[in-house]
Amino acid sequence: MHEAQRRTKRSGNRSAVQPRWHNQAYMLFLALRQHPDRCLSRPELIKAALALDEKISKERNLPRVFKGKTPMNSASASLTTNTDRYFIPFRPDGSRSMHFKLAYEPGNFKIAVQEYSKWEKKLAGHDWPFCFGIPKDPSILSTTTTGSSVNEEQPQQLIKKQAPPPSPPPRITEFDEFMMSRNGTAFHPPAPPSYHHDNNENKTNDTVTTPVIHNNNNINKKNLDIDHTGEDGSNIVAMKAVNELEQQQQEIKLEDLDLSNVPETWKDILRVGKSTIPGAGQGLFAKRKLPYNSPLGFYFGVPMTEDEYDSLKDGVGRASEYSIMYRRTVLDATDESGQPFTDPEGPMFCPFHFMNETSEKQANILFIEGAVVNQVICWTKRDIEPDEELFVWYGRDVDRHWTPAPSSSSTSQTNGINGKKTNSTTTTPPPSTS
Ligand SMILES: C[S@@+](CC[C@H](N)C(=O)[O-])C[C@H]1O[C@@H](n2cnc3c(N)ncnc32)[C@H](O)[C@@H]1O
Repeated sequence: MHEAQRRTKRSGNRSAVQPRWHNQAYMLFLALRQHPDRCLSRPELIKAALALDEKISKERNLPRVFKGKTPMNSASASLTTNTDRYFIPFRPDGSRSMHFKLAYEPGNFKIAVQEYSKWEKKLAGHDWPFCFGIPKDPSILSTTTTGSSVNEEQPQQLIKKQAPPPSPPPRITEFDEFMMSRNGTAFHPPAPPSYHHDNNENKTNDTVTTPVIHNNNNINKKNLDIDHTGEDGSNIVAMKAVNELEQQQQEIKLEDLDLSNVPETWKDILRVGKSTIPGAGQGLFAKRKLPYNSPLGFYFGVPMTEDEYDSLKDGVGRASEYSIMYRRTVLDATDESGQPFTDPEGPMFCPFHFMNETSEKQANILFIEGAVVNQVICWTKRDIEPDEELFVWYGRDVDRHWTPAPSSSSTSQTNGINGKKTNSTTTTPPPSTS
């Protein structure tokens, strides 16, 4: 599984002449994006990407990205691994071939807001009852909350001793179908256990918080830019947290829970206020106890490629302080002038934008990649008490203008600019995407 990270400085070893966008995944992305329907069958998409590769290599005197005797196979493999999560595979009714559509509409604010609000509703309706519901019968609880910091006097979020038969799957919504197709890549590992790493395109995920779990053996390591394992092994922490939540959702029946105090919106559980860190500005606080291992919401951002971000937002206002990366996709979290959205009644006010940073060990929140390309889930790492400030670790290589908390692994990375990425690649503009 990957943790999402704040936008980072790249320290990759790419060639000095290799433009950042010049790679197989981006060529396929571009080919799909140039198609008016933003959707193509596998053979059509491969053909279009190879043609584009040829054209670009001639025009710009660059080597082909799809190399070797069988460039079609390279393109096909790149599509299947879908490392950057650019594509959603699906099979239209009656079609024999897999089709691909773009996982997100780059730079489209309206669609990003619509998606965000759908996820929030689904999170509150589906996941929160399991996180915040209190078992009516305490005897069904076990104390086997592995690795949890749950206070055992509080009857919260504990796992049942005996698993009941699984409850019937919920009605499949349009969003579920989207999630199913999103998870249909052959990229997911055969192990470890259950949560959301099926290879089966027809399998349902009934939760919005469907994190991506990777088996590194299946990943083309060269395509990964960031080592997502943190200083305290938080990849493992994150995977364990997700697995535990899924286990609960399978083992606990909603009718066994008192749901009278389940929150409905983020406003029931969070508030923005002056940070406890002097000079840090605003911060995010718990309004009530937030149980360990709960997805609290999503970090809003408009998804776009790094080059688009650089041309639109680099150096604009405070954009770099709030942007975040999902693989190679940047989530831009600010308005046109690079300022955060501060109207709590606004359609996309995101409380998580106000979350400050501490060291990875001290953080009580994790950023976890959801299955959808721009979905960054804010997940509790432990119980959080009422009025406690929420902190996350922004990630490696973030440019910090503040003194990082001790034991952060990024203490040597400050250069006075927040979250601003430094390229080690050339700034050759990518081909037009219109
Ligand atoms: C995503 S914003 C967090 C919300 C911000 N505090 C605000 O008032 O809008 C990131 C910015 O918060 C501040 N910040 C975050 N963590 C901090 C810390 N540990 N110490 C000082 N400032 C911090 C920095 O100015 C950083 O650029």
